[in-house]
Amino acid sequence: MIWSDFHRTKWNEATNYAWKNFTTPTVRRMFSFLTVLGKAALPRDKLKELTGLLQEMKTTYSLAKICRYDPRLRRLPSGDYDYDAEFEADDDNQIGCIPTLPLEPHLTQMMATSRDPEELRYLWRAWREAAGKPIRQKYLRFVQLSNEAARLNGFSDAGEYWRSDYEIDGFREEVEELWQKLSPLYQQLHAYVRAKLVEKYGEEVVPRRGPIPAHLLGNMWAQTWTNILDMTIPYPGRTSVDVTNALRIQGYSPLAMFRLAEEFFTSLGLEPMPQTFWQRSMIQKPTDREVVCHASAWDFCNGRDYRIKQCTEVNMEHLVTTHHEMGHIQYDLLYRNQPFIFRDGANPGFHEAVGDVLALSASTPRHLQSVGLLGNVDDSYETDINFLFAMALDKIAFLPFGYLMDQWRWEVFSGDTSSSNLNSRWWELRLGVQGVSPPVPRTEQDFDPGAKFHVPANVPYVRYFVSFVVQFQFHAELCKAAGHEGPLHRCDIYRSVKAGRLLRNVLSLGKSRPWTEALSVLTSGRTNKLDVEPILEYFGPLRTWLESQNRGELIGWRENEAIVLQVT
Ligand SMILES: O=C(CCC(O)(O)[C@H](Cc1ccccc1)NC(=O)c1ccccc1)N[C@@H](Cc1c[nH]c2ccccc12)C(=O)O
Ligand SMILES: [Zn+2]
Repeated sequence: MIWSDFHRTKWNEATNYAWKNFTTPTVRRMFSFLTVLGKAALPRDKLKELTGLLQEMKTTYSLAKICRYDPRLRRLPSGDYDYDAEFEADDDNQIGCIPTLPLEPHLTQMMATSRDPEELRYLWRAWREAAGKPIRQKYLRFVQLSNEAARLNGFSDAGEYWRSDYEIDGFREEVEELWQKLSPLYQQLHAYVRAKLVEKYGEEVVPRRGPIPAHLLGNMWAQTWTNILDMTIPYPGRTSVDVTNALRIQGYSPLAMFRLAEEFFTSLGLEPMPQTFWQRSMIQKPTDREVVCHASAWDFCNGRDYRIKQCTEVNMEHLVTTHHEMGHIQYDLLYRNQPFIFRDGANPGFHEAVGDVLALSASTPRHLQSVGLLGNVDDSYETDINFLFAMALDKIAFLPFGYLMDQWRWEVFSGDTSSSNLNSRWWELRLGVQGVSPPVPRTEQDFDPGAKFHVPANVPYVRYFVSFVVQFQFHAELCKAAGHEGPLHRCDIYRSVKAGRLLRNVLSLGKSRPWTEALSVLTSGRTNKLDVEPILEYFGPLRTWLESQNRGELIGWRENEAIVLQVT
């Protein structure tokens, strides 16, 4: 009995009842979820086509590899690097190469550490040729079938189906409003980082008053900028919270990183990882087979079997990711006694926030010092600013990307964006919202969104934007419960059983109550809405510092200075 038959049977039973008139709220809530069949509403042949396309796109992404950058072999007479030689390898592959470099760990590492704009430009383009371009047509067909399934479930398109997970009318407007309140702080960070990159690479590479070329920000998608902390840190030579070296010098293994994260959860009185977790998780990239390396956490729905799949590298970024993934498992464990239909996050953003909330405490200089990963930490203003800046390269830099990914996809699902402007609309958003530009000209033959995991894998993305806002609401309330006094960014809830109890009370609800009620529980009735005040409070000192540093700089970017699109 394949899943969709099971689902269909349950669905048929559920729709036979006049459940909307039921008086018990919880039973009505159960039926409201049970009667949404999802993709299983498609006729069998179309369901088969849809799952086939999804598998093919995920395989393309996971197996994509590129050649090593080799400046010698492909110089044009002008001295420029001849990218096309790469992709015009003649039949006996003389000037071409054998693509051997996968995204993880190789390209991720190179994008993080290379300071050669030509190499970065090559890596940026070659990845999109290998991962994004090949799935453009498949994605368009996939969108058609996804919309058909959504309509069979009573939604206007797949985007409305996705947004229904947040259970409030006007969710789209809510997200837009949150972004409007956050973008001034982002623009301050963008202006400061751009000025530093101009210093490093010169104005020919980085326009002083324009968008930042996307290949220079330390990440394949320019979504987090922590890997260029070395070039941008406000007070070099003072305490820096990048403990990657300490992790390596102290011989940390991936397993030790997982144990360290688990101990933070248990210090709050929360659940340890079950035995099977340690036996069955895949925490390192295997050497004998190809796997999907993008991190994920799995609940096998039997109250016992929970696993993480992650190609862990020993560095600070992966220490944060480990907390993130373990946060998913912790949530799974806390709602395991709920009826099956309620075993889910109150909304998808809550699920993404759990691990990050603990990582906000675990990343503080004082906490890193207490676990021996940081030497003497002074309480100086400079150390504070260095720490807040490092956190902003992760949390503030991410906001526009977390916002624009599904703005683009919602427009594709609704038909506002079609095959004629698929890529150009992506770059309009990347330029207008994020202030980044492509390092090489883009055309409608390219499909750059397809080079980001969540598009071929069809994983919604606004959940991360919601998480990055709500995790600071959680942090503020848990710090209050822990009796913290002083600036929010210095709070460390480690070992606070009171904070743990509050978090347990909120997360154990699962999806049994609307997330607005879960927020009321978290804030003792103070609010039931997403609120940017806590994240703005947390970064308050940094904002003041940035505004003073940016005096005289253009805040924002002039759209006409970008090589936006040579659409052929
Ligand atoms: O994709 C992830 C982490 C992977 C995940 O844990 O969110 C994973 C994605 C996934 C979903 C479905 C199938 C395969 C992978 N989500 C989960 O594993 C998951 C588990 C339980 C419930 C919901 C999601 N992070 C995003 C956003 C992000 C960037 N930097 C970060 C730092 C901290 C937290 C998030 C991010 C990214 O990498 O672009
Ligand atoms: Zn996640």
